[in-house]
Amino acid sequence: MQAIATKLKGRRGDSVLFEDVGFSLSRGQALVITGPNGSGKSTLLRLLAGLLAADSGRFLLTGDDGAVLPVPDFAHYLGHRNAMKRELRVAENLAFWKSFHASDSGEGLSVDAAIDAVGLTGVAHLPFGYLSAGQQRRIALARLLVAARPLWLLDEPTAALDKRSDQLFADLVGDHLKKGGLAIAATHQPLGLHNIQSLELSGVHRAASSSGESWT
Ligand SMILES: Nc1ncnc2c1ncn2[C@@H]1O[C@H](COP(=O)(O)OP(=O)(O)OP(=O)(O)O)[C@@H](O)[C@H]1O
Repeated sequence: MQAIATKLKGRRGDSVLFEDVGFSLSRGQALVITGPNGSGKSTLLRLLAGLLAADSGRFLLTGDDGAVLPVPDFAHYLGHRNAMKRELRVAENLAFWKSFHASDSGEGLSVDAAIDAVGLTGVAHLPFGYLSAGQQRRIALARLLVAARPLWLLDEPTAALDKRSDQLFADLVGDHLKKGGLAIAATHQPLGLHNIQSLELSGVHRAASSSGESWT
């Protein structure tokens, strides 16, 4: 499986935020997108997820046999918002996402196992809105686990997390990559992994990418 972006150009209104963005990721690899506020990180992730159209260029996800795969069926997109209903219990929210994302790309963990995996055993019965901001974000991360999808698209996934949960996030991504997944994340959280590429969006009209052994 590969995720390949070629000469992507992203625009908001009259402003071109980035152009000539290109990268190629294989199983077990991740791309970290950095850049100042407003440089277009969220725009790029939304574009990769298929939620926005690119001005030009293309992004393709291909299977191990080279066939083009539909990104919405094979990717998890975690945006700034957690995409959970505050009034529903944690378990109900995750059960919804598990069934919503059910596809042939993989089963994923049970709801309880996913809650355990993000270190929140015992909160399944609580309304999502009762949780603290950091706990809510952790449950949003558990959404990635209840349905196995090979490509994770993550927009500031560690927002509101404490230091310990930052490490938990790095571990979740590490496990995902070890299982042959791919991840693209806008994050300033050092992942402590070696198979990380980086892409820095530096504002309108410029993008510089590099392949690095470590991103720390
Ligand atoms: N829906 C929209 N309509 C018009 N302009 C938008 C829209 N959403 C974002 N923008 C503009 O696009 C630019 C890039 O926004 P984006 O959210 O992609 O940046 P970012 O790098 O993710 O920022 P941050 O680090 O603050 O999250 C900003 O100038 C923003 O005002």
